[in-house]
Amino acid sequence: MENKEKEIIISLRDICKKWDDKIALEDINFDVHRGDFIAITGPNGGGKTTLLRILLRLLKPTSGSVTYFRHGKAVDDLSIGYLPQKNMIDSRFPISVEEVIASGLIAESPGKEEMRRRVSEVTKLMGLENHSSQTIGNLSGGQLQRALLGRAIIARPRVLVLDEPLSYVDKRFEHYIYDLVAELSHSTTLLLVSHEMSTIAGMANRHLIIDHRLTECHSSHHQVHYDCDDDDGSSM
Ligand SMILES: Nc1ncnc2c1ncn2[C@@H]1O[C@H](COP(=O)(O)OP(=O)(O)OP(=O)(O)O)[C@@H](O)[C@H]1O
Repeated sequence: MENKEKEIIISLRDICKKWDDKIALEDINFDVHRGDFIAITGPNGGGKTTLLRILLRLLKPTSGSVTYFRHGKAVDDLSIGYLPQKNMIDSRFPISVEEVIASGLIAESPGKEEMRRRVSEVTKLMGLENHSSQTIGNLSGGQLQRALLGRAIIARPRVLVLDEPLSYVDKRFEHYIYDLVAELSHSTTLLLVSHEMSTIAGMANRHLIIDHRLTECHSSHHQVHYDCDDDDGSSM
């Protein structure tokens, strides 16, 4: 996908994040443009999740700024759907698949009927219609991951941030998730972290490597894959 639109919607400037004296991120500068599909990879502990959480304003950087824009003007909020890498939900919590997916609509609070319709639509899209009333403690890791992906997309956010969406997902559903991501990329700005770049790199229009610092690859998709493999063979 070529990046024809150059409208900046998120801007990160001079981001640095330290945990005590340990530098997790240093000198990070980049802009997200509307319509981008940004594939992010890098070695374990390189700072990918930290960067996403800073971009989502869930974590304060030690220094630097994150600015959201709408039609060229700085705004306080942006609708962003987020699939965290490690699910933050305690699986002992007695909440059903439908309730997890519906929780993605909290900010929007549509009417009851509309809520039911959209939850049912996304539950089906995630292949979870036979598990809709099941509590999350009874799901496999892959099923829970799909429920959380449903929660991230149900509000049709302008930006979708997916941190390792294929974690726990079994082979049977991998291609299903790839197809869904490809479909979403036509209507949503996407940032996707993955260690498995072979398929994702071909779908994305931008490729970042995060290893405490940020490197944007401008080489071919194959080259990106090669470079990333070289970066840390153990993790990719
Ligand atoms: N809450 C925290 N407190 C202290 N150090 C942290 C915290 N969160 C992350 N770190 C450290 O920051 C660095 C970057 O971690 P981060 O999870 O962002 O890397 P990552 O690239 O997402 O790794 P992975 O590929 O393994 O998921 C690591 O050294 C990690 O130990």
